[in-house]
Amino acid sequence: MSALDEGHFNAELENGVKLNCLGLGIQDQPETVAIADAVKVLLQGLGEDINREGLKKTPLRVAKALREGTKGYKQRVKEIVQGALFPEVGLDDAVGQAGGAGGLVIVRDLDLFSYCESCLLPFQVKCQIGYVPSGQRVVGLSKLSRVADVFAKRLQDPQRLADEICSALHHGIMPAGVAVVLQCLHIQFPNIESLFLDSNHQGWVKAVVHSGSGVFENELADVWGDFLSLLKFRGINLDKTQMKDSVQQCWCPSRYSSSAKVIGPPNRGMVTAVTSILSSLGEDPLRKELVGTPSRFVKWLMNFQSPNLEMKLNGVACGRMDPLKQNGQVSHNKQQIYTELCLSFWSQCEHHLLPFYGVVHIGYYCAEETTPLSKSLLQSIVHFYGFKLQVQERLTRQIAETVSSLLGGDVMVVVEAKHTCMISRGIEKYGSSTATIAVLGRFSTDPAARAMFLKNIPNPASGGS
Ligand SMILES: Nc1nc2c(ncn2[C@@H]2O[C@H](COP(=O)(O)OP(=O)(O)OP(=O)(O)O)[C@@H](O)[C@H]2O)c(=O)[nH]1
Ligand SMILES: [Zn+2]
Repeated sequence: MSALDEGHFNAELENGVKLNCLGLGIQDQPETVAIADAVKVLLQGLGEDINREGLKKTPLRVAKALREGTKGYKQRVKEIVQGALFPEVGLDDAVGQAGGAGGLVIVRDLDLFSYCESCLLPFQVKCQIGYVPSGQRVVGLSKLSRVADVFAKRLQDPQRLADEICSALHHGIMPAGVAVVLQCLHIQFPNIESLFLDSNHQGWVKAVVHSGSGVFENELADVWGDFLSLLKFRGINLDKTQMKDSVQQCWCPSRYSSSAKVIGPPNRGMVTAVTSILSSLGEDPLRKELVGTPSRFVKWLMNFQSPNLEMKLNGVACGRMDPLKQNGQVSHNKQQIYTELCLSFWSQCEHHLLPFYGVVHIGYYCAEETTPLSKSLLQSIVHFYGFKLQVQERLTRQIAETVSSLLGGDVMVVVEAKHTCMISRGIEKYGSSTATIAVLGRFSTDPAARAMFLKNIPNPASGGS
């Protein structure tokens, strides 16, 4: 494992960005102010009004979020581990390994978030760490997680993240060996083109990587077998062949996205702004893995430029008006409730410039003789309002109002979403989701109609994503 040499470890400890000696709060620190200024350039490049109420605080929020998300550059592994190494004896007389002299220890299912160095989006990590103690001492269990987080809170790639966690723990604890397995999930945000061409868009790219030191250095060592068996016991089914196969050369979707063809070359001012953000985070924008990152981030961000989208919506909406079968129809006063459930959407939170995504359910009344709205039209409306800087409540209202303007009145919309800004940072509520409702016309006064529509919404736990 190349990252295992002592020099690398010391560099990680000593070269971190220094804590601000003026004692300024994060939002007043010059790095934060510089990032906020760069974010203003990005918003303006998107054609947004940076003085619009919803966007006024966005530059500072994004700057704080990015700095918090990369605070690992400032943290020192030595300080975390040193105070938490406890003496623990091994076996007295028997032959074998146990306790502080050779008994394998595993901490499973640590949820981490890291920032992808190729595109600057957060990626999700399920982390499994094992080590074999030696020298009659063990480390405090929470420190394994804390050390993993130091390296997750940087701009990363899965394999480097695994290697750095492994290396730092090895040098910090001096055990017989360390094993790290990471299951990583990277959001695959569709560009506008692929959304309309590919209705089966896969929302995630997965990578499983591993790293081993000492007794884990040899992938065929029996101790790997013990480690993987203990993961299987918990329903994590990995074996060595699977681990090898799943390592991807370039896992970040932005590296093979075709959005360049759709959107054209990135705006130079915006690219320069992102380059300056990398420097303010304490990174070297010339590091070879980061060289294309600013352009990739800008290309991705430009998906949310409104005019670009309006063209797309017009094309699709005009081209596909054929009615589709409805998911459900319920008679009501000579009219029917039509429902279109689980239309996928992707959007960008205007508070933190981070994705939120999920499904939209639409219900509406229309007379029996009226042709119901086609699924493709409703999906286009959803994408149209999704591909903007948004908040979920506004998205819900805008979809409801648009459907209502086509049909004249009685519309109900439910949006179910996961907000990256709630999960990957800030309050870090893994697994949380948000539902919003808009009710227009009859739906606002008739609880039975609402109930009828709501009971059709499928439970994501029984098969949805
Ligand atoms: N109502 C609403 N709030 C949102 C949406 N997306 C993000 N937010 C919230 O916007 C708020 C911004 O709050 P601030 O206190 O200004 O920013 P912050 O310090 O980054 O907030 P934290 O996320 O709590 O760390 C947070 O509470 C977010 O959860 C959305 O779609 N709708
Ligand atoms: Zn990426």
